[in-house]
Amino acid sequence: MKYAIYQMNIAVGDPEKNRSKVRAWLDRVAKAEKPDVVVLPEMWTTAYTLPRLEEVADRNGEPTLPFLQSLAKEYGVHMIGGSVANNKGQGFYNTAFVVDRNGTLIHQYDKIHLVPMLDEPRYLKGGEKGVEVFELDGVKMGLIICYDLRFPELARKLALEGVEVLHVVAEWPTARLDHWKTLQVARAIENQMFVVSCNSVGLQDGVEFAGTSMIIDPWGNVMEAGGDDREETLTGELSLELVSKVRKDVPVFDSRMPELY
Ligand SMILES: O=C(O)CCC(=O)C(=O)O
Repeated sequence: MKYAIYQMNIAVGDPEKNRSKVRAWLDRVAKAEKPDVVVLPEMWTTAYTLPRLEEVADRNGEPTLPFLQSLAKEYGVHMIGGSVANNKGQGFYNTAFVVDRNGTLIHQYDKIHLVPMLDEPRYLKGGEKGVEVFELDGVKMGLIICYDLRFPELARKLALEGVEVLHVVAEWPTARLDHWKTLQVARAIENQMFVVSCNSVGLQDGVEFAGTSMIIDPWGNVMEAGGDDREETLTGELSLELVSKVRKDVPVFDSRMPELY
């Protein structure tokens, strides 16, 4: 399963420009790399423009979801479509969409954990539904958003439900780059799953975003890592049989004693 990840420098508060950027990127990458799955970062249509949500957010996934659906069909790729600010009537959510190569919406998720350091709880509502498994080409997968990475319970729940690939879409700041790197590797090792992340880069209102998107295998080896200061595309191929091999070699899931903790 071949991945292409867009470590994007997001144009602040300009959804039209960002949709054009994504279309141009995909046009290039789909032809050059022929990926099965492409991944976009968190809040990629707007970046962190929380005080302007009324003006820049999607409304019930419009217009970004149909945009992703038409791109997926046109280029024949599955899209882990990052997340967008999404006005659902009763409030603004940070919503991720996953669309398969037929253009079908197969999964959506509202970020559960809102970031106090970025004042998110003032502007956004946290998702009320838990994380759920979805499948692409028969592979069980999960998705979490940025700050969710700090809560290992989400990845563990998904692993116990059979997930082999965990996606993390993010706008994680450089100030906590070490946490970003270490926590991703930890989630891969402790759950013996692939972790595929997509972070943004660039500077917004004095906050620098950390890039360092990664593909990590179930042993914890970093197969691919982006730089921390530039827009780039990461590509990599997941050998999914590695998941069962690692789970057999170090049988963590058989050794668990959940009745004791
Ligand atoms: O947890 C962190 O340090 C960063 C989280 C974050 O930036 C986010 O969730 O958007």
